[in-house]
Amino acid sequence: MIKLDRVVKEYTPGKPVVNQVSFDVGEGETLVLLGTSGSGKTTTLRMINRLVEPSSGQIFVGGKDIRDVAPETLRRGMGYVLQQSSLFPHYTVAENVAVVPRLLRWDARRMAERTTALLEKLHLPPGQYLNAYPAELSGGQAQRVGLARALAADQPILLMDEPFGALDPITRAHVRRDFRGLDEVQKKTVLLVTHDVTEALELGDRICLMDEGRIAQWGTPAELLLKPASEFVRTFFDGERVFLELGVVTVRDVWIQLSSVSPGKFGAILPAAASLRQALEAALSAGDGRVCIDNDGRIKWIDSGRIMDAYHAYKNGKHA
Ligand SMILES: Nc1ncnc2c1ncn2[C@@H]1O[C@H](COP(=O)(O)OP(=O)(O)OP(=O)(O)O)[C@@H](O)[C@H]1O
Repeated sequence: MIKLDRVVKEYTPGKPVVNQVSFDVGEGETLVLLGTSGSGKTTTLRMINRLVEPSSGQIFVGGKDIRDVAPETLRRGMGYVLQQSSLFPHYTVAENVAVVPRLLRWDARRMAERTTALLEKLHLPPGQYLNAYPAELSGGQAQRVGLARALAADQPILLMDEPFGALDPITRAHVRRDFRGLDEVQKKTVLLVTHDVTEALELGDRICLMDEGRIAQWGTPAELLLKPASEFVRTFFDGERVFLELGVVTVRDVWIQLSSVSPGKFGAILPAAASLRQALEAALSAGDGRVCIDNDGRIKWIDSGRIMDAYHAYKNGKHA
């Protein structure tokens, strides 16, 4: 769907801020551009909608070289969300959400139905918010309206630049959860820029970790965490490594290393596709510290100790 081939951007000749970047993003996939400040993430994203022109290399969207597509046409095929919601202050919420549908000349009824449906999905009761102005919204609400605006015309591609970055951690987690839960996001090809490791692991099907304009590693969250390509990648995730790893290893992954305990009283059941972190949380909140795992009909009761033992055995055996 989106392909970058040896893309370079130099604002000053001889000083590339994006250096030989190549990756592709499949239809319906979410790729997260992760990295420290100044590593070239935003520049990479902005080259995809031609807000910035590459110095060399090629970018393809839907198989077409984007230099052959007028910037306005290209941008109309992509939703775009920025860190600051960048709503138009003199437009109501409804008018802000319908900006692109209006450009696409949707009729009034279709626009109204779409706007109402999106606000409901993003937990902004339309009766209360349709006619509100941006100045009357909290940061979290404004960001939800920004998301609704980017989704309104249902374009197949969504570009997001630190979309949750300006929010406090709790609001951020809520807006992110609601975003993840939207059916229509599952079908879209999403490119998301963040410097937040947890966010990258939670949202990315794949992650492209950037360092000084280059790709340090590109792969699934589990690959980056468990098979880091370099010391830089390994140390990037070090802060909360165990917590993060528990989120990307599933109970099924460690099934053979997992010994069972006697059945608990509370009957909490999780599928084996659950992450070890979910299993730990379920076990710790179960009252007797146990959770039942159903692995396609095979059953094991486990507790937090068994989960951590299996995790260490799995790491030492498979990824040492
Ligand atoms: N218009 C510009 N002119 C000159 N230099 C620029 C311009 N835009 C960005 N840069 C430089 O390019 C480098 C990469 O910036 P970029 O915004 O892509 O990084 P980033 O990884 O997105 O960082 P952040 O998370 O801080 O936004 C930085 O050193 C920045 O100063």
